[in-house]
Amino acid sequence: MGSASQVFSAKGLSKVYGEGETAVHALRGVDLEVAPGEFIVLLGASGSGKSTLLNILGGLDIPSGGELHFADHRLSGASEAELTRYRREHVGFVFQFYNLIPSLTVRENIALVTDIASHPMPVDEAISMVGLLPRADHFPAQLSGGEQQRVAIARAIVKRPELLLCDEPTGALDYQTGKLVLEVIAGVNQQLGTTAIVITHNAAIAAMADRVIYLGDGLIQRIERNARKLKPSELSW
Ligand SMILES: Nc1ncnc2c1ncn2[C@@H]1O[C@H](COP(=O)(O)OP(=O)(O)OP(=O)(O)O)[C@@H](O)[C@H]1O
Repeated sequence: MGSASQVFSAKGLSKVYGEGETAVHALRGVDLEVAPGEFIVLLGASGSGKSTLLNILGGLDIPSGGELHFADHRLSGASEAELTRYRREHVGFVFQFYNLIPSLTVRENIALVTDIASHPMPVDEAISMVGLLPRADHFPAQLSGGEQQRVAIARAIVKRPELLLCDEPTGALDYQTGKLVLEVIAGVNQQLGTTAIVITHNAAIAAMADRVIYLGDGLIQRIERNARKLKPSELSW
């Protein structure tokens, strides 16, 4: 049984890609509890297992071993159909690249999600949260990279997910634009209470988090709690 007071409860999570001599042990026994509304930053060297962990938490991949619960749902051992439903109802994803549909406007890109969500917010409310209402009728190609990423965030949150999982959300953006995108993510976390887990290579971003998890070699090496969270505008790198 998972503890329903936690968003996630992971015990001994492992992930092996491939088999035999070429097997890659991407996760080697991760124990983790995540509380509702937490803002977590995931740091670690390339290949340390960050994306693997995030993908398993988000139901995009399945662990090879260990136990994982989301609230009181068991995700380890869930079927493909159950994972699809879990992702659809509970998880918003943001990746380094925005994956917007080029032939659809901002509003139409986001409306696609509300068609299949059970309790979405109004499309324009999501667009407004990311500060892009004046651009709602524009196409992705008419927007900057940072604006496209904000559309991707609006698309992720319009279904009111409990979780916002971000893999290198500022990886393709310059300094100022990256900060704006981080501000939007922090705003979602605060205003909607969405639990946020953000992978980054930028250690300065760690100061925004409630907790910082350092992954190394497929294991949690240490976890730090920030006494005071900084606003993205207070960060510098
Ligand atoms: N589909 C896959 N098949 C085989 N090996 C994989 C697969 N996905 C990841 N790996 C391996 O698992 C290990 C962990 O990868 P992962 O992408 O989780 O690391 P990461 O910390 O996110 O790295 P990066 O910062 O470079 O994105 C790496 O050695 C990687 O090569």
